[in-house]
This record gives sequence, C-alpha cells and structure tokens, in this order.
Amino acid sequence: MAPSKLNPNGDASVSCSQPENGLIDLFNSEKAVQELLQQPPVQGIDDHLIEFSEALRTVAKALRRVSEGKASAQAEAAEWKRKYELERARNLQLERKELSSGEHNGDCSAENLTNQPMMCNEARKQSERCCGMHGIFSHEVLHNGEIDSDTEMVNNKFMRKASFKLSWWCKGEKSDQHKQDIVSFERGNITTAERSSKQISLKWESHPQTVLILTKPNSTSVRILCVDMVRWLREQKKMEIFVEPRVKVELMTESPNFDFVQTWKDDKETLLLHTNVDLVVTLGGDGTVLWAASLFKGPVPPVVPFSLGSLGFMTPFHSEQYRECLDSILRGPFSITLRHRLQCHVIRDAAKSEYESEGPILVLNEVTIDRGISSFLTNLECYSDGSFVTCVQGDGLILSTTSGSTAYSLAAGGSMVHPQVPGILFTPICPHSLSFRPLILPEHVTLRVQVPFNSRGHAWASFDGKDRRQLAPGDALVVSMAPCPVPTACQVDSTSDFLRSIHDGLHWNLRKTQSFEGPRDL
Ligand SMILES: NC(=O)c1ccc[n+]([C@@H]2O[C@H](COP(=O)([O-])OP(=O)(O)OC[C@H]3O[C@@H](n4cnc5c(N)ncnc54)[C@H](O)[C@@H]3O)[C@@H](O)[C@H]2O)c1
Ligand SMILES: Nc1ncnc2c1ncn2[C@@H]1O[C@H](COP(=O)(O)OP(=O)(O)OP(=O)(O)O)[C@@H](O)[C@H]1O
Repeated sequence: MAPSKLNPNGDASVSCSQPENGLIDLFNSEKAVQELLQQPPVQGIDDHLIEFSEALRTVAKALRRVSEGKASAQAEAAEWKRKYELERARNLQLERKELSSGEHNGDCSAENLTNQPMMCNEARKQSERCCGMHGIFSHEVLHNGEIDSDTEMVNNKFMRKASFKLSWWCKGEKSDQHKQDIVSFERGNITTAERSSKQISLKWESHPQTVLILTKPNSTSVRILCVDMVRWLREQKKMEIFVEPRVKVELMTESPNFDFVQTWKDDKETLLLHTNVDLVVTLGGDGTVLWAASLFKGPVPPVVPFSLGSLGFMTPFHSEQYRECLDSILRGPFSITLRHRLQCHVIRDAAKSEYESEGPILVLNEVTIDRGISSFLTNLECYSDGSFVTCVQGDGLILSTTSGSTAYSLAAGGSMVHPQVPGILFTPICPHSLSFRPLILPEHVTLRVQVPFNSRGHAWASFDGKDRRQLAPGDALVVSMAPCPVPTACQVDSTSDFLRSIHDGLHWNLRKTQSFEGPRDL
C-alpha cells in the first residue's frame, strides 16, 4: 500500500507497492500514513488546497484503520495455520509410532487415556467404544502438547481441552444406573440435545372404547350436558361409559334407559379404574380436574376438561362444541400437557420409620402447611434432600406444582410458571420477614417440612385445598415429585393454552395502549 505524501506546496504523491505474495505491504503503508498524519495541517489562503489537504488526512486515517485490522487478521490466520500444521504433524507421528509398535493393546482405562498425548482416530474410537460400554463419563485429553522440544513451548501455550460426558445421577441410585444424556459433549462443548418440556402429542394406537365422565355436583347445566353427552357417546360413538355412583343415580332418575352406564362400588374398585378407562372427560371447573386427578393414585388416562366453571385454567374446552372436540380427540392425534403431581407423606413423630404410617397423598396443585385456627406464627423447618433450606415463620408455606402456580401460590406472591416446566414452587404465606422471596426448586428434590418440638402451636396440611390433617410438634411432611403425571388434552398446545388461560382468566398485563399523540423521540 501507499506511501503518500503531502509536500509543503500541497501536492500529494501517492505510490503503491504490491509485495510478491499479493498482500498489501503493511509496514510501508503504515509508515506512509504516519508520515502524512504527522504533517502539520496546510496553512494558507487557498480554500481548495486546505479542503484537499483535509480530505487526504481523512483518507490516511481510514487507511490506517484498515491496515491495522488486516494486520491482526493476518496474524491470527498465520497462528491458526501453524496450529493446524503442528496438529497434523503430531497425528502423523503418532500414527507412524502405532504402526511401528504393531498393535494397540486395547487398554483404555481413564488413566491411560489421560496420559496419551493426542489420540489418533482409531484410539479415540476405541476409547469411545470402551467407555460407551461402561456407560460412564470419559476424560479424554484431546490436546496435550508433548512432541518434540521445538514445538513443546508452543504447545504448552495451547489450552489442554478434555472432552467429557455428563450423566444424570440421582441420590440413592447405583453408580451404574445413569439416566439418558440430554446434552452432547463433543470436544468439551456442552450443547443441549433434548428439551425436557417438548410439546407432547398423543396418538391412539388402537381405538379408544371406554370413557369416564366426571361432573361437578349440584349444577343443573352440568347435569343436562352430562345426559346429552352420555347419549351421544353411546349412540354415535359406541363407547362404554363409566360415571361416579352419584351420577349413575341421577341418570337412572332421568331415564331407566341409562342402565348401560357403568359405575363402581367402593375405593378398591376405584383403584382399578385406570385399567379400564381410555379417556376421562370432566364437566366443571378446575376443581373437577383436581377431583379427577385425585381418583387416580397411579397412572392417569388422558383427561379432556370441559369448562363449566368461572375461571378454567386447566379446562380449555368449550362445552357448546363438545361433539366436535370429542370427535377429534377420539380420532387423535392431539396435544397434551403432562401435569406433574407431588406425592406427600405425613410422617408422625411416633412412627418408627419414614414411610411406615400413611400412604402418599397426591396433589396436582399444591400442598399447604398453615397455622389453621391457631393464632400463633407457624414455625416450620424446611430441608431439601437433607440440606437446611430455611425456617418459615408466618402463616405457612405452599409447595406447589407448576400447574398449581396460578392457584394459591400465585395469591401468595409466587411466580406463574408454564405447567410443563419441571419444578417445585416454594412459596411462603405471609412470612414475617422482609426478605423471604418465593423459590422454584428443581423437580428432583425431596422436601421435608418439620414442625419443631419447640413449636408453640400445631400446623395443618391440606392437599389441593382439601383433606386437612393436623401436624403436631415433631411431625413432618415429606414431599417429592410423583411418578405419574396427569395428561390433560390441549385445545391448541400447552403454551397457547397456558397463555390463553392467564390472559382470559387473570387479565394478565391488561393495560390500555398509550396513544400516539404526545411527546416522543424524534
Ligand atoms: N387464596 C387463594 O387463592 C386460595 C385459597 C385457597 C385455595 N385456593 C386454591 O383452590 C384450589 C382448590 O380449587 P377448588 O376448585 O377445589 O376450590 P374452590 O372451588 O374454592 O376454587 C378455588 C379457585 O381456584 C381456582 N383454581 C384451582 N386450581 C387452579 C389452577 N391450577 N390455576 C388457577 N386457578 C385455579 C379455581 O378455578 C377456583 O376459582 C386449591 O388447590 C388452591 O390452589 C386458592
Ligand atoms: N365429581 C366431584 N365430586 C365431588 N366433588 C367435586 C367433584 N367435582 C368437583 N368437585 C368439587 O367441587 C368444587 C367446585 O368445583 P369446580 O371448581 O369444578 O367448579 P367451580 O367452583 O364452579 O369452578 P371454578 O373453580 O372455575 O369457579 C371443587 O372443590 C371440587 O373439588
């Protein structure tokens, strides 16, 4: 590039030198630009000359910036080229060594692998096979500069990058039981391979035949709809129909022709419901969905919730179009939201072992531990997997699922969370502390809420707003994620349905749009 010069008369002389390799002669160009910029600005009366001189100075500054950029890019390119060549030389050398030593002995213990300078492809493949076989992490060192003395210093400058594999591990599990990886780990770079909260689609593999209809009690509109739906499902869709004993009585009062409708006698038979029922339909509000979930202590069939309540966060289907909705659900496929549940154990102080006494209680929304009728502050010690979390002093604590995040937890100041986000909300109720913010904990934790022996009063646990149980000093509640979620059918998909429910149900962030008129940035 150009030594360019402005002589005292204002003439500019510019010369270009093009080096052999075709690249710009950066050194000379830089020198010329420096010289030009060091020249004092032209003084004189000729305006054109002054203007021309200024223009040249501007061009020179621009040229300097360009040449600086090019210089650093070239240096970087040269560095990469050198690294590449070093690596190639090392690989060739290793391959030659291996060939000359005849065979590889097949030992790929972690120790041997980390001590190898740079694995050739075959060695790496072999180590992957070996480590894959054991299903555990590997610590293969990919760069470990150790070849000859010339390159040693350079190689030590390179980072030593080891690849690794992440495996999902849970407390109590044997070390060889690893969960499926959800990240890839190519050359030590972590990228997420799977998302845990993908939209889930349900496709029938055989035609559904049996439907359970659950209805909100004491509602005339629900009763009328139920009668109509039972007739349609039987006559048009040839379905087997189950209802609760109370509803069977109501239907038989309506007409003796409903004797084909089946029901159950006792709790023992309820426990077997999931083995018979392909689909559950709920007619009511969110409370009826909670009720439906509570009937299934284990696996839950897909639930289609029709809205006949006031809010309907979990009830996306409109009862007026029930025929079209059920038609499309019975045909499938359709989107579902897998709603996580919490399993709760009440552990009495008197019990000898953790799970000795009462069976688990499953909740779809939340379990609440509060002060009940006691006028004293609750005092609850909370632990997560044995680690102390905090001591709740206030009205109580809500442990909520993400589905329940829009219910009681929301009223107590907790965040609204998409129902497919796996987590447990830890939301205090009226804490007597300025700094007690709600938490969201990962789904895998086991929480223990303990009423301390020195507590002034009792605490009360309630499950989805029902079934209150007293907790005396020394008693505890142990809460973890239940293995069987509640699959609820979506009107559109889980995200659209969630957003619709917070917009329509809570008028979330509803605000009049500011008018265009008024002061604004120009
Ligand atoms: N202060 C409060 O907000 C408060 C107090 C007590 C109970 N509750 C909630 O009521 C639930 C029991 O419901 P119910 O219908 O049997 O009692 P309910 O008939 O008293 O109804 C309670 C209200 O909570 C709404 N609701 C229930 N689940 C919801 C959810 N997941 N998201 C948004 N809103 C929801 C219902 O639509 C209903 O309007 C409890 O699980 C608890 O979450 C809330
Ligand atoms: N089949 C049922 N048997 C007994 N109780 C039920 C049944 N279905 C619903 N419930 C209870 O009835 C109550 C009200 O039900 P739901 O929430 O569905 O109606 P809602 O209160 O009119 O609706 P919303 O909550 O949207 O205003 C809830 O406490 C629920 O647990």
